[in-house]
Amino acid sequence: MSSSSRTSTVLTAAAVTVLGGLVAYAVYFDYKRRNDSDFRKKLRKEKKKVTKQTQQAQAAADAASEVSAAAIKDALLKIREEEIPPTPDEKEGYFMMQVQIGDQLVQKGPSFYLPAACAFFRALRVYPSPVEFIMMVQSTLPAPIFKIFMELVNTDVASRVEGYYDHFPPKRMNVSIHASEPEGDKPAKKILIAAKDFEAGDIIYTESPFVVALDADLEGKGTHCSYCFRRIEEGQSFVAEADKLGAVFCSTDCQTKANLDWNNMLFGREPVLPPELDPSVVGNPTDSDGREAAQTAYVKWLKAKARQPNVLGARFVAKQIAHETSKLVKGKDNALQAEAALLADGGELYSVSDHMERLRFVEGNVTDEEVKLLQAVFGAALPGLEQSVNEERLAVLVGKMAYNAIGITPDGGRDDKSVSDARPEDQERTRTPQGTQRQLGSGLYLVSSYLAHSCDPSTRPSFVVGSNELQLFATRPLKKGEELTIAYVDVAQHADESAEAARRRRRVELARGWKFKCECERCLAEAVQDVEKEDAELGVDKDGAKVEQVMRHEKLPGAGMGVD
Ligand SMILES: C[S@@+](CC[C@H](N)C(=O)[O-])C[C@H]1O[C@@H](n2cnc3c(N)ncnc32)[C@H](O)[C@@H]1O
Repeated sequence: MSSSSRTSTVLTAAAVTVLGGLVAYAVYFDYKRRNDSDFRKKLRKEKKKVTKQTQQAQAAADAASEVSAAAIKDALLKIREEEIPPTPDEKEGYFMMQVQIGDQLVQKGPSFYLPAACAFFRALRVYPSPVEFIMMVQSTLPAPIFKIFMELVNTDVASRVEGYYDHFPPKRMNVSIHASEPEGDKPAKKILIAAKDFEAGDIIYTESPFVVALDADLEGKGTHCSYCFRRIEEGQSFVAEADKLGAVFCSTDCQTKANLDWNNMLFGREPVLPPELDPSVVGNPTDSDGREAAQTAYVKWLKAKARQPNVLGARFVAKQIAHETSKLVKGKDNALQAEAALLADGGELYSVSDHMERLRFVEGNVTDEEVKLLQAVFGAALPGLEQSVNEERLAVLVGKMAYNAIGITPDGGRDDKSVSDARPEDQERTRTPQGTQRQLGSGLYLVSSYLAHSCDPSTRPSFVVGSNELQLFATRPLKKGEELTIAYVDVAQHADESAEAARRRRRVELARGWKFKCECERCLAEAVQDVEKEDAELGVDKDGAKVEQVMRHEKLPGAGMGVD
């Protein structure tokens, strides 16, 4: 790899990792930069000073000493143990201080290059536009110090990428993820395995959904809670007048949680930043008329054209922003921070985007119209947030929802849905052994997304009655290390079909819905007379799912928001 392409990989990878959790902070920072002239002046002064001092140091820099990989790792471990200042104001002060310290150390000669690079790395950790900061120090720091700085960034990114599956899923869930090596152009395959022995009928884990959506015909109908899917008795519902989608909740608790997660951002009028933050930021953006107009237009589109993955995708972005925003206020009873801590052991290292970017997907169905309407909703809630979505990112996100969402069927699900006469490949589907027809809605379960399909599955998902919490049951005794599978489709042989017809039905459904040819043991064991004919019927010859490169190249929100 050439050094310039390596640098750009590093730049974007750093951006992914660092920025993953910083959209909200970036927006806040940008606000400050635009509205506070003192702050702008301070940043400009710092930039000039760094330029001048580092030019002087340039000559001495050429004789820099090499820093070993072990020293870089050591320094990184120490920095990681340091707490990141929680509030935006404290972050800003910390950033200024680290840049100043770095400046001074640069002057002291080669033996201070590592500490100088560390100071700039500390500054990067709290800067909302990492790409921009890296470019700024690239043009101002002497080359040897920039090299050490980039080694810190690189080592940080690599260890986060490699260490992810040591922390996720959390140990309490009794499962772990095994990633095979990539083969040729095939990405690494990841499977979920048992972390201990189980008896048939044991509950392996329970998992709450990250986002959910009721089926379109139930949303706003008043029969089920839009958040937990519980059946609502007449007269027991809670609704918000402002909400154009008309979500109905079974309790104020569910309403509060939904508002916190996504509902206020997408369909409400309350400020989206916590009141503890700068009051001018909190007060300003709640442009009620602007929000109402943007939400009305978006809801009109949702009702006419949206499919469930689009709804899940929008809710996901809103919740991701809520997660990031919640990090800005520490030390209070914070449900989103608690959820982040539950998602991965040592959770503070990883953000919602870390969990998301490793999931498989097929391209989502997204139009320019949808992107613009959604951008308007986010932008009206807080100017700057419109950058949270663009067509490419939304298409991947919606594709991930379509590919990974699990059909939610509390109590066996519903039986009142009209039968779709669309072609199998055009029908909306989620992964559920009961059949999409029976689901009340669907949800994204971050751990269960890793469950592969088998026509003779080792586990089965079930839902606590009156809730969308997923319980994964062992269907047979399982040994530690054994793969956990579920049935994505109805794998039973119906009374009116032959074994061969049942095999064809489920394999066609998998091929058309999930773009892969099933390689489970039952399929391999069942002899087929004419393999070529079956292949032609399936219409896929290789797995059509994609996985993002975790170190990927892309322009991220916040990249244009730094120092003037
Ligand atoms: C939702 S993902 C499950 C996690 C996935 N194994 C991974 O590597 O990220 C579904 C994908 O897993 C693979 N898969 C799952 N079950 C399979 C099966 N029975 N036969 C072949 N591939 C399967 C296919 O690549 C499919 O696109």
